[in-house]
Amino acid sequence: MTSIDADNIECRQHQLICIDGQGYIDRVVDETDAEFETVRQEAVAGDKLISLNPDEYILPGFIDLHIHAPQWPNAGVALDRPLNEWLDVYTFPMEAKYRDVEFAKRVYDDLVNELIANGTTTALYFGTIHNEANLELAKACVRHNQRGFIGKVAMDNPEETPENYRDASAKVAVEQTEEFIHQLEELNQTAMVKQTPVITPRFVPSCTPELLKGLGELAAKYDLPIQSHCSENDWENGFALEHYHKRDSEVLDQYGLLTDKSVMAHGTMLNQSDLTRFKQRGVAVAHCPISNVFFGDAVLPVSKLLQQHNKVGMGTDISGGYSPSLYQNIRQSVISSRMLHQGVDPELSPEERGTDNQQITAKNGFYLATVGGAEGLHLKTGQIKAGYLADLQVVKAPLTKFEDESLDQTFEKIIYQATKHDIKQVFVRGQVAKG
Ligand SMILES: Nc1nc2[nH]cnc2c(=O)[nH]1
Repeated sequence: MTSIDADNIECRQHQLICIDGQGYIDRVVDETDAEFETVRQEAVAGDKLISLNPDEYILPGFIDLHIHAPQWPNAGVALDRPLNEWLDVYTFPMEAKYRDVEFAKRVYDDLVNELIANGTTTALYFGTIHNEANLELAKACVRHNQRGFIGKVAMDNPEETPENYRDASAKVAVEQTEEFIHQLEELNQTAMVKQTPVITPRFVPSCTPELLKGLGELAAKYDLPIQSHCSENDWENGFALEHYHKRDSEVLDQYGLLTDKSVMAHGTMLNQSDLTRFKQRGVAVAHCPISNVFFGDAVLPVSKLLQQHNKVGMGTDISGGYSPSLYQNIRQSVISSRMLHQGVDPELSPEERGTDNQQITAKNGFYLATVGGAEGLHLKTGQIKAGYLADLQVVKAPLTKFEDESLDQTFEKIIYQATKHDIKQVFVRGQVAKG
């Protein structure tokens, strides 16, 4: 089962997915192809055939386009305050604990294992300000065969960050970001699945202009991906307007932080001029629908972004979002979009209540979690197609089937009902990561 575009999927039965020595899909042979039987026999003879049970299906592995690894111990708690208070009261104190490398090792091993169990083969991570802990995250990804994109978080603004969890200065933050780039280069020399460093200004409020400038220059020097949060809610959107007299996206752009390798989380408050700027620069939005219910103050109009060809993928935003599962986030993206479409205030008439044409489908959500994420990270993955990385999940159709179903129906049931227990095997670059 694979997306062919934002609205359509292709579901086929009885195919052979042939994987080459480099972990790419070499070809997909259909049962109707003349060579099917020969290719199958060759695989059997070479002891290379992995066959599925009749109720199992292969989907591309998911790409989590926005996740805060250090917040994993807080997943499912502390969702009772607005973003700025939540950061101060729960999140910064938790992240400060990663000065303890042993704590980092324990949490990161557990998190990466859990993401793989949920079918996530690539993740774009925020780490913390501590490089030793960030390196442990990278090592956990290598151990579990997950493709990590990992950022040393940079945050130096004394007005918006606590004394015990802040970079000593803009200069130190930039130097340590550069140091982390080299640490990953070294790790990659022996890693099966490569880990990529990401330039990570936390967001405009927690960075001084000097830091934003330094990070923009570093991203250009090494041609690296960039991640941050942009226009996540009214408070964040208002911060740039008040302090810079500019929109959040303009501030990031001014410092060279909006490029075609940038991924900006949330964006619920982006206006049309921001979206046009994102499109011109090739910036991807990481849609985090569960988190947005708690902290976003609005619903990202995914349907509009897809229609106007803004790049958009899906993130869990642990722990702003409580679930490590992208299945859960796809479901929430559909639910939120329907509420945006219908509106929620019963005092208003149906005509006034909603926003027209905003509902998305399970197929749209699946596209975000696969193709959208791959585009955001410039990866050849997210589809079951020759030339694409063999990042795959084998999923057992959940729950009992009472009558014949079309493959489209089975797809929908998987998207709406699968849990990690239904994900039987996970492969990253053709190598087993689960099962
Ligand atoms: N959701 C979310 N938004 C942020 N903005 C700045 N930091 C964070 C964070 O950790 N989570």
